[in-house]
Order: sequence, then structure tokens, then C-alpha cells
Amino acid sequence: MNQLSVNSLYCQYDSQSVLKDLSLDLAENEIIALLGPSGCGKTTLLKAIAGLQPISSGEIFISQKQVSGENITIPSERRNIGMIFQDYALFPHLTAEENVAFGLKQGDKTSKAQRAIEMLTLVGLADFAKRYPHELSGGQQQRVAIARALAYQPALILLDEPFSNIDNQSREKLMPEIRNILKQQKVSGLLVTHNKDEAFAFADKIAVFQQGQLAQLGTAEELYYGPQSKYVADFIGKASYLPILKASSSSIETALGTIEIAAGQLATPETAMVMVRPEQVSIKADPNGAYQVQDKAFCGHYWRYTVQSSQDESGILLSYSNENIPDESKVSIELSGPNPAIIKK
Ligand SMILES: Nc1ncnc2c1ncn2[C@@H]1O[C@H](COP(=O)(O)OP(=O)(O)OP(=O)(O)O)[C@@H](O)[C@H]1O
Repeated sequence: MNQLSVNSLYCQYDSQSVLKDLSLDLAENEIIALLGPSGCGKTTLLKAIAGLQPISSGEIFISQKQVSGENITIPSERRNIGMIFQDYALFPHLTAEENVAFGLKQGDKTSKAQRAIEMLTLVGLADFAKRYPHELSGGQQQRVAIARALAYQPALILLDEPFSNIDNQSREKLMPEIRNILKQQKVSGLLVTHNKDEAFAFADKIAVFQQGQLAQLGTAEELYYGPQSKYVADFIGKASYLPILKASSSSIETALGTIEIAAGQLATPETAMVMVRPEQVSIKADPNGAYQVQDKAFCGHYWRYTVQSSQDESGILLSYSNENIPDESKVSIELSGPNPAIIKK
């Protein structure tokens, strides 16, 4: 069952279209990251779902109930959603416990306080209940915000760049913790981010945005090894591209040899090319090799190489290797790992 369905949504500011025919489903207990460059419409979608942004057309359903559509606009406070922002948005004059208890509608003062402590315990802050926001670190304030959002058992939690004000070290610890809490509480989540590492670590699936439209939706691995466009390939990681020299219904020829393809896969040399990730390109020092090391960098547990074909000036490939191969060495290349992706030019 879908916890959220967005159907053919359009949004605009003045006359500028920001979301165009956008559809997205979020299953129960699922976390999806909305990933894309600045200004592509991620926050606008989050606001439209929250009821904070008027829509031009389309429909939004939360827990199977229509909340936006033609002549339907359920107010934000009746959508049963929790929102987490990058600036925590806690009340500065209330303690952590009072912040969490603030939005609870049901129960007397004692039961609200009990619920607040229960939620603070869940996020590991029971001992900080009496502290004010300015007495907490950024990561702790964000945990309080999560406790507050979860306290009223929302159907869905919307997270707008919640980790961007938190230092790298704390973020790496906080992200899996918050993810585990959402999973444990069985709450679905939508995370807005422009950081692909955050999307990979936090979400079950990633929706890559391109100018108000969904370019591709899939798991991190699907998007990494099977992007459908150069835009998605480049946004998700480093890549090299090879022209298709010849194509048949079952294979294609590239400068690196023959690649088998599945029936029906787009593979015409005029409209498609092959994408490979650096770890799919294995290089080996070889005096008779057809490529030469052009540039290299030590990256800790591997070396990153740029190698160039001696026959074709545009034949440039990126490769990761554990071997330290001297500058300007000739190298031979082999493709390894998952089948390379065939994408539209
Ligand atoms: N209140 C507004 N009035 C007019 N235009 C707006 C308004 N809010 C956003 N926009 C425009 O809508 C587009 C999408 O903005 P949005 O905030 O949704 O992008 P985003 O992908 O979340 O970007 P970021 O990652 O920078 O937050 C941008 O071109 C932005 O300038």
C-alpha cells in the first residue's frame, strides 16, 4: 500500500513552472531521497505535499486519502505529516521535553510529559530533557526535532536537508541512527538533499530530479550502474563514456571489445553510448597497452587514474586501482564487474 502518491503534479511561482507532470509513490516504511541540483524543485515538492505550496494541477494522496487536487486542499495540520528542517526550528524558550510535548494534542500534562520522555529516550536524549536548545549541539537539536515530529505518530515524515548544518563526523553517526529510528517506528520518509552520499546512506530509493521532472527513480545501485541518461550518470558518480562502433541485436562493439546486450536494449551507434564507472575499468601496466596514464591521484585505499587511448584523442577513461602505476606508463584495459550501461547520448 502506498503511504504517499503524487500524480501528475504541476506547481508554479507566478508564471514560472517549477514542477512539471511529476508522479511519485512512496510505499509504507519506505524512505525515498529527492536528489538534484539547487533550484530543480525538490523543496517545492515537499511543500506541496505538506500543504504549504499551492498546486496548479495534479493530485496528492497521503495514507490513501486525497489531500490536494481539483477543489481539494486539506490544511497542513490535518495531513498527519511531520516536518524536519535544516535549521531544527525548535522553540528557543522551551526545554527539549517541552519542545517535544508542545504539539501533542491528546492527553493531560503528565501523559504528554511521559510521551515526550519516551520520544527523547528513543533518540538517545533522555538525560537532556531539561536543557534548552542553545545548550544542545546541532546534532542533538536535530534529534529533538525528530522526537517532536515522531511524537504524534505521523503517517509520513518530510526531511528538508536535515543534516546540512551538522559537521561531517556527527552527520555520519546521526544519519544511520535517524534512519534506524524511522524504520523501527515504521514511518515513511521523504528526504530532500543535493548530496548523493547522503541519499545513498539514508534512503531505500533515490528520485533524481531534473528541472522539475523526475529523471529516474531506483535504488542507489540501480542508478549507479544502470543510469538511463548522462545527466543521472554524472549526478550519481564519476563515469567514462565510450562510443558504440557497431551494434547488432545481441551485442555492441566498443574500443574495449564486444559487450553482450539484452534483447530490446537501446544500442544504435547514432543515439546511444556506453557508460562505465571507474571501478569497472581495470588497468594493468603493459608496454604494448593501447592506453597511457595521463594523470593520477592517491585517494587513500586506492589510486585514481585518467588514461588516454594512443589511437583516439577523445578516448579518455577513469579507473580506480590498488596498484601504484608510474606516470605515463602504457596500460592495457579490461572491463570488469556489472555489465556497462547503455545510455541515451
Ligand atoms: N517563493 C518563491 N517565489 C518565486 N520563485 C520561487 C519561490 N520559491 C522557489 N522558487 C523558485 O522555484 C525553483 C525551485 O525551487 P526549490 O526551492 O523547490 O528548489 P530546490 O531543488 O529545493 O533547491 P535547493 O536545493 O537550492 O533548496 C527555483 O528556481 C526557485 O528560484
